[in-house]
Amino acid sequence: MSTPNSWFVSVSGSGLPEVDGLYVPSQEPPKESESGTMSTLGYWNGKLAWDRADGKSLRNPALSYSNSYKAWRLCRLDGHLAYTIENSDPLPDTPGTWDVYRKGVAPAPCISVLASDPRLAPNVVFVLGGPGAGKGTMCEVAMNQLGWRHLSAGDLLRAERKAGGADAALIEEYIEAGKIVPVTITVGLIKKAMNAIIEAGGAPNFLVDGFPRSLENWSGWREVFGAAAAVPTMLFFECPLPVLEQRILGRAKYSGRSDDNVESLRKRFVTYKEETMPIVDVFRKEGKVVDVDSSRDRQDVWALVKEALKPWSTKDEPLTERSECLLGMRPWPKRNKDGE
Ligand SMILES: Nc1ncnc2c1ncn2[C@@H]1O[C@H](COP(=O)(O)OP(=O)(O)OP(=O)(O)O)[C@@H](O)[C@H]1O
Ligand SMILES: O=c1ccn([C@@H]2O[C@H](COP(=O)(O)O)[C@@H](O)[C@H]2O)c(=O)[nH]1
Repeated sequence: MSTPNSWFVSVSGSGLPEVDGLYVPSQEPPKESESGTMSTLGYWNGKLAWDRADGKSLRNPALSYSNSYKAWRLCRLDGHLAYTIENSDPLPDTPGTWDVYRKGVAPAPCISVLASDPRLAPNVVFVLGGPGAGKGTMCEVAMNQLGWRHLSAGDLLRAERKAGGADAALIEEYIEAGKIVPVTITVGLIKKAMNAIIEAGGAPNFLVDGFPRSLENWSGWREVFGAAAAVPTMLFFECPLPVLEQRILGRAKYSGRSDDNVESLRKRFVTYKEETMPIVDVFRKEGKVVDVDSSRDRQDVWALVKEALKPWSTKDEPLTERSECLLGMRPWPKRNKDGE
């Protein structure tokens, strides 16, 4: 028997007991019934349902507020009350927006249907090390193989710069100089990316790569994520400067990164020694650092990383082709003339 899906429903806002159900329209075009009524296919509280165009569909009340339990309760179509909806159907392929049906006219509460329990704090492992130490490579393999989500602070900043918003010029200036971007920008981007993943029902295990880069970064993180939250584990990739230099020059051939050159690397390395090492020491004093000798061969480094992440990893899949390429076990496929 397949494991039932568990959905977690978060309810906030007002309009309480009038709500009587959740409906998510399917991507299918509307269909005509035998009697000629046009209906839209969708999911009613997780079950396949029809939403009649004439609005005459009859539905059982499905969401109610329990005064005795002081909590929202979901009623499945079979009438059972439950905090989570369970069924063995695949989840609707339109996660996110659910229409809220209600009998009254009070404003509807905001409803999110999630695949993981939103009350669980995200489990974060920070990944730090010098520029080119191999953090991004190993985080991507961990994402492919072990079910982790990878958030690279540098990638988020580069994406924000590319999007051309209000902070784009400032981000460019800092990256160019190998300096650390003001933490409010970086931590805001990390939080936003994390929330988007959690809201889409993603696993709560996050590798935060290239952050915190300074003591100021760390206090900025605690301001946003709460000073009382558990101090995350840190994987620290140790690698000597000559090896970093070789790797960055190798990556410069394909990365298109404006800071992949010897001059920028040296600036980044100074920032790393002066500003990042002190934060590594703070974590070390807390007994939170796992050292990874990343000057070693990729497969050896992967074995160390995999072992370090084992206590929280949710899966352990055979290596994908992409992971084998990342680990240097097979050549990258040749690109065609369109760059694919
Ligand atoms: N163990 C390794 N041995 C040899 N080359 C490696 C190893 N790990 C990664 N590389 C290569 O070194 C380069 C830099 O790796 P990667 O991009 O993962 O570093 P990074 O730590 O994320 O860098 P940055 O902080 O600058 O973003 C890449 O070309 C990658 O393929
Ligand atoms: O938390 C962060 C992460 C990155 N930066 C800036 O981006 C570049 C590149 O970062 P990579 O981790 O090498 O991708 C870095 O030199 C900083 O200028 C940052 O400010 N804060």
